[in-house]
Amino acid sequence: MEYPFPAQKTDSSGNDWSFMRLMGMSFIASLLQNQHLVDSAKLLVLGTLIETGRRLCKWLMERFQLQYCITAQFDEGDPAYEWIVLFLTQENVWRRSRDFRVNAKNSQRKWGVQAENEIDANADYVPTYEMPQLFRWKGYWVEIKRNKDSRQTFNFSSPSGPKTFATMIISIYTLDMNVLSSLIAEARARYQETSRPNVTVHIADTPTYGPGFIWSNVKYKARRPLSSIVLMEGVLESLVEDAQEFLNTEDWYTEAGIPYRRGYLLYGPPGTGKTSTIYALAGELGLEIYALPLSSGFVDDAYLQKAASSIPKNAILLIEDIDCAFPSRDDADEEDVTTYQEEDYGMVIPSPFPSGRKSAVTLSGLLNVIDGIGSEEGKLFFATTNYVDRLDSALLRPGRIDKKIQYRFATQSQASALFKRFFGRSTALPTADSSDEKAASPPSPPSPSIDSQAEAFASSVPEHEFSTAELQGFLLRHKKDSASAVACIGAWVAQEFMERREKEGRENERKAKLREKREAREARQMEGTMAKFGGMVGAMYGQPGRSAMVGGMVTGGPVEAPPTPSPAYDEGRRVDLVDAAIVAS
Ligand SMILES: Nc1ncnc2c1ncn2[C@@H]1O[C@H](COP(=O)(O)OP(=O)(O)OP(=O)(O)O)[C@@H](O)[C@H]1O
Repeated sequence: MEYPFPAQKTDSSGNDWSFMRLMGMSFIASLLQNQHLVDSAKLLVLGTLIETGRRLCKWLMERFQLQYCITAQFDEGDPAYEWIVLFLTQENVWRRSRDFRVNAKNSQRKWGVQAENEIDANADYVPTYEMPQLFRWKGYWVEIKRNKDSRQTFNFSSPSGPKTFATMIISIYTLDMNVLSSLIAEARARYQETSRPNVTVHIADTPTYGPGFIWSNVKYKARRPLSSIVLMEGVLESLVEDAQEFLNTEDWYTEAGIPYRRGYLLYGPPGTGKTSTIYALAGELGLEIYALPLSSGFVDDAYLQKAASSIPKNAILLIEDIDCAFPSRDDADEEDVTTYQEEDYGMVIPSPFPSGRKSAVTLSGLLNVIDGIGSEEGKLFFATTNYVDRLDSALLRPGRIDKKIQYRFATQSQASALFKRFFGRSTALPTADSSDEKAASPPSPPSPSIDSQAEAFASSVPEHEFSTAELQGFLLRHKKDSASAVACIGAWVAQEFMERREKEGRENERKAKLREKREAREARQMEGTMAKFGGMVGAMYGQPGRSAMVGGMVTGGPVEAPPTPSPAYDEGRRVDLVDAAIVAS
């Protein structure tokens, strides 16, 4: 008899393989009959094929990019990032962008784009370039992509937590490196051209633990004409000439083997125009300013070094109030070099910085950045101070500071020039009386010329007593009426002198109180020391607790530890220059 199935074949272990094969095939056959399962399997295969294809394309694209394109990366916080953002804005790459960041317009402009019919001129629209964009530039295909989350930096001083660090990546489909460098050169040139009406000021930002971000705080200030700075005759001209000459003589410096850098120190009382001069000079020469606030706590030697080395060539490195960085080494023995500040109410507040400094930067760190091994060439270094005598002589030597310019309180000729700057311009401010009233009133007698008013004004301003800023403040109050400025200046000067005398009286009182406190503290210290010494002598003679005669003084009893010595704060150093001038006069 024939069986419908093949004869059973069993192995040595007794397994019936033909039966099992038969069962498996029938199982597969039943699976194939299940339509759902077949569709799912098809989908699975299709999905796998698509994903493999996508990965293959990506891989091929990457190979292609590596082989046939040049990629450049721009980190936020680096000046070049700004050039590229502006370049993309001008190339209208943003037109295909669907992602914008909207800021209220302010001096921290980040090259926002302008819609054709802009409805709100108070807002800035900055494309984020989150999606890759492709555009053509001079016949080359350029791809632009912005990575936001790839690297996050953490800022310990910011309560808002981690900061997102953006990177712009540009890929140009060419193998010619010159194309990339000409794109960057053009981006920089356009940036300089666009920012010409403004002075670009980069302010060092709070440190973050990660790359970039040092110069991400950028401000654009309206360019100030040199003529608006009122200084002694020839001072400004010589400064501009010197800086201009420096910028034009790089080759000469290189040939002569002299480090190509130049340092300027502007010193003098507050409000006499030091900062304004630097801004006006930067505007005149088309230079950008990189300002490092030494007293801001987060700037230490390492940060200073990193910040200074990321400044491009032909820019101004500005350090304002440089005296706060360190006490003069020349004064190191003086009493006022202290780690403490004593307030009126007797509390002793430890200074966060050692040796009475108001900054974490050390003198050697600063010198290293100016002309040491870590210094960069091709920069104009500007420093300002109100206290030139506090500066260390090492800082002032030629090569570090090549030109010093002293600012003084205003002379009468400066007061006169300032007056003319206020009232001698063509765009006069509307006066208090309305135009209707003016038309109705009889014609007023011809007013004296601005020149003669300026003379009258200046003759009432005593020489070297007021800062230009103080005079400017007075003139601002009378900006609509030159005659009233002339009429009121005498009374204002008298009032200012009276206030100064009162302030001087209060200051003297404060100093006397501090002196008293210091003397009392010193006396307590002395007593404590003597008591300790007396106790030791008593113990030596085996009479603990008993009085001992030491140096003609009876001492004894429980020995008090002397109070923690807190070096006295020399309040004389705190007298500002305005007061110093009054004392001198
Ligand atoms: N010589 C000047 N010419 C024109 N304006 C001046 C002059 N000096 C001061 N001012 C005006 O006074 C204000 C303060 O000036 P500025 O900040 O330049 O003074 P500064 O000497 O740098 O003061 P500080 O030492 O306190 O930083 C500005 O508004 C500026 O316009």
